[in-house]
Amino acid sequence: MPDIRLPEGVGFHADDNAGRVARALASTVADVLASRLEQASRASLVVSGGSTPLPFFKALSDADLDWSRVDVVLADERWVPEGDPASNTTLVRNNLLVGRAAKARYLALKQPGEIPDQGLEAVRQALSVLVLPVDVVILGMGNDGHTASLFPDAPELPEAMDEFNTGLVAAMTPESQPQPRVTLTRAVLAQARFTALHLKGEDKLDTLRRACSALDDVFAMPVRAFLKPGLEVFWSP
Ligand SMILES: O=C1O[C@H](COP(=O)(O)O)[C@@H](O)[C@H](O)[C@H]1O
Repeated sequence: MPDIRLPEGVGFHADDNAGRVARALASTVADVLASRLEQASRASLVVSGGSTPLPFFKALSDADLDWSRVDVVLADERWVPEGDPASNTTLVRNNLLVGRAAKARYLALKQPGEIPDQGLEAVRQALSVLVLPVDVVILGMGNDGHTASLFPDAPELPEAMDEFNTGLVAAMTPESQPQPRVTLTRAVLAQARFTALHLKGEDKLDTLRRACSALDDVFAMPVRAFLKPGLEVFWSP
């Protein structure tokens, strides 16, 4: 077990094998969604993009669930057309919304418009069917401490991180990133019934240690806002 001191109430699941971690996370998520579907007409699943979730998507797509009652949304998206290598939507369509999970309803964060601000109203429209609080959120993390597209160097960060901001989505233009982005806001992500942080690599573990060392400064490392009781961290080297 790696040496890390997480805040009280945060779970830690570590395994040397990334595939096993992905399958454990997929099995946990499938159980949460199945139990939600026993109580509600629909369940919602927020996933992250990037490279880490690929094996998780593949494992979860095979879960025996009534996927026709599941809404899938990205935590964040790059403002690029579908088919672009940077498109998280393309990643999700090709790896999660396949097999059994092909029946899920996908609510796209990328809508027509040259820049996010031009498409934001259409994004809000697409998300209007989403029941809040969302059921499951799977977050990733960058080594700058960003999660979703809550980047430390985005001028829009204070608004997107405002716990009282009831907006679902925000346009983000981090200086460090080649494309503008849209992200679900902290308020929406933080209210999920179940939240996991999925990480791969020793570098990510070091970043997490740094995040745990000064939990209050959420603007320096936005992932800190989610390091609270109930969070489950899934990590492999
Ligand atoms: O830019 C992004 O990065 C993070 C982490 O990505 P990874 O490639 O290191 O797994 C991801 O969580 C976020 O959704 C994505 O847009």
